[in-house]
Amino acid sequence: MKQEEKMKLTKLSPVYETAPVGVTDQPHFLNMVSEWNTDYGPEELLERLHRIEHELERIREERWGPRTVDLDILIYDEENMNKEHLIIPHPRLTERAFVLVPFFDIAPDRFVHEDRTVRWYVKKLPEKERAEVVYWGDLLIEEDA
Ligand SMILES: Nc1ncnc2c1ncn2[C@@H]1O[C@H](COP(=O)(O)OP(=O)(O)OP(=O)(O)O)[C@@H](O)[C@H]1O
Ligand SMILES: Nc1nc2c(c(=O)[nH]1)N=C(CO)CN2
Repeated sequence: MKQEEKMKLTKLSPVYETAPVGVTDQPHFLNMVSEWNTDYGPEELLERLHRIEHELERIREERWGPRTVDLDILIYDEENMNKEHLIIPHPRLTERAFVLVPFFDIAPDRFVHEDRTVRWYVKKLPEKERAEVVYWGDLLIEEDA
């Protein structure tokens, strides 16, 4: 995860190995959540993430299927957006253990919707779904040169 001029990494969760949600007949995923300070607005940020996905040769063969990398915007400041190509907060974030568990690690008290925090959504997760998110490891991030 390279640092760049307009994007500074501020928090990074551990990496979790997670059971596939949606299309379940596929390998496990690795999921993590990070926090950034950025000069990009939400739309520019989405474009930047798509370029990074492209650079990493994401394979878009099957919706919810195997791919190299998938980068999503979960929340952006207090922003609420509902455009065709960009919805913030991410519409499926509150029901996904593979997002909520690492999100909780870096920002348990962050509000997602009105008075609902990440902690609140994590507590609501069925135990079975939480158990399918298993600590895998921590990434080592190089300091800026
Ligand atoms: N908050 C968001 N973050 C990233 N993409 C978003 C967001 N809201 C809407 N999108 C749109 O969703 C489109 C499809 O994204 P993508 O192919 O990553 O879906 P997916 O990973 O298969 O499913 P999911 O969106 O459930 O994670 C993107 O091209 C983007 O325009
Ligand atoms: N475990 C897991 N399942 C998924 C994931 C993911 O990142 N992890 N992403 C999906 C579509 O974005 C659909 N299903």
